[in-house]
Amino acid sequence: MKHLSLQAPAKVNYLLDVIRRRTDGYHDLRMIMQRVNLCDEISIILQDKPDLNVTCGRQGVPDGPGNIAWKAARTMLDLAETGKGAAISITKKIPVAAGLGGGSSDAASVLMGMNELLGLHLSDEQLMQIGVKLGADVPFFIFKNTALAEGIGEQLRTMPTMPPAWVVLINPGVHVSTAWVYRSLQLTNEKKLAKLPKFFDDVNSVCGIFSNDLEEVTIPAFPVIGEIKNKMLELGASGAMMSGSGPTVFGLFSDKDKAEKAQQALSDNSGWFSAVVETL
Ligand SMILES: C[C@](O)(CO)[C@H](O)COP(=O)(O)OP(=O)(O)OC[C@H]1O[C@@H](n2ccc(N)nc2=O)[C@H](O)[C@@H]1O
Ligand SMILES: Nc1ncnc2c1ncn2[C@@H]1O[C@H](COP(=O)(O)OP(=O)(O)OP(=O)(O)O)[C@@H](O)[C@H]1O
Repeated sequence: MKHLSLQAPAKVNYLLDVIRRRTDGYHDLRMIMQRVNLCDEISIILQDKPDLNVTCGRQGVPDGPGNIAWKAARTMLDLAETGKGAAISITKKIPVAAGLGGGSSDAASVLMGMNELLGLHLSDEQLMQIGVKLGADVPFFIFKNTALAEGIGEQLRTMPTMPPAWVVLINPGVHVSTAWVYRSLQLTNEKKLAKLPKFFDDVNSVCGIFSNDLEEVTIPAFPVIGEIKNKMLELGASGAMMSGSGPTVFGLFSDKDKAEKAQQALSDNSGWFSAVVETL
C-alpha cells in the first residue's frame, strides 16, 4: 500500500487590490502572497478498492465529498482511471475560514500527493489548471514561491526575495464569509495601483506594500479586526494587516522576542487563536 504524509502550509496576503468585478461573479485581483510555516497535516493511503474517504474530525469542516481535499483527490483518481481509491486524513492546525487559505492548501497538497502516488507525472502548470477549478487560492500553493498573483489569483509570478520575518497570527474567530466580503465591496471605476518596489531590503520595506481592499468591508462590520491591527503596531510590529478576507490579522516582526511578547499580550482574550510562525 502506497502512503504519503504531507504538510500543507497557510498563507498571508501582503497586498490585495481588487481591480474589477467580472461577469462570472469573481473579481480580478492583484495580490502578493507568502506561505508561513503553520501547517495542516495530511496523510494519504492509496488503496486497491475504489472507495475515497476523507476524514477531518474538525467542527466546521466536512468529512467526505464536502471537503475540498476530497474533490481534489476525486479529480486525480478519475484522471488516472486505475480503479484505485484512497483514504485521506487531515489534522487541521490552520484555523478554518480564517483568511489563511487552509482549505486551498489542503487541496493543493492532495493534488500534488496524488500526482506522485498515482504516477501521473502532471506538470505543476497542469496541476494549477486543475486547482483553480477547486478554489482561486489553490494554484498559489502549487506554485510555492512568494508570488505576485493576478487574474482571480491563478496568474502567478515569483516576487523578488523577501527578507525572512516572524509572523504573529491572531484570529478573533468572528465568522466572515469570503463571498460576502467580495460582494459587499464598493468598487471604484478606475482603480489606481501603487507601484511595487523592485527589491526588499528589510522587513520594513515589505510592510511598505501592505494594503488590503477587503478591510474596507470587514473592519466596519467587525471593529475587532481594526483593534487587533492597532494593538499589533503598538506592540512593535513593523506592519499589521488582515490576511485575505479575514478575520485573521497578522503582524510582521524582524525580532523573534518581540513577536512572542506581542502574541502573549494579544492571546489573553480567551477563544482567540494565536501563533508565532515564520515565513517560508
Ligand atoms: C481572499 C483570498 O483568499 C485572497 O487570497 C482569495 O481571493 C479567495 O480565495 P478562495 O477562498 O480560494 O476562493 P474561492 O473558494 O475560489 O471563492 C470563494 C468566493 O470568493 C469570491 N471570490 C474569490 C476569488 C476572487 N478572485 N474573486 C471573488 O469574488 C467568490 O464569490 C467566490 O465564490
Ligand atoms: N480541508 C478543508 N479545510 C478547511 N475548510 C474546508 C476544507 N474543506 C472544506 N472546507 C470548508 O471551506 C470553508 C473555508 O475554509 P478555509 O479554511 O479554506 O477558509 P479560508 O482560510 O478563509 O480560505 P481563503 O483564505 O482561501 O478565503 C469552511 O467553511 C469549510 O467548511
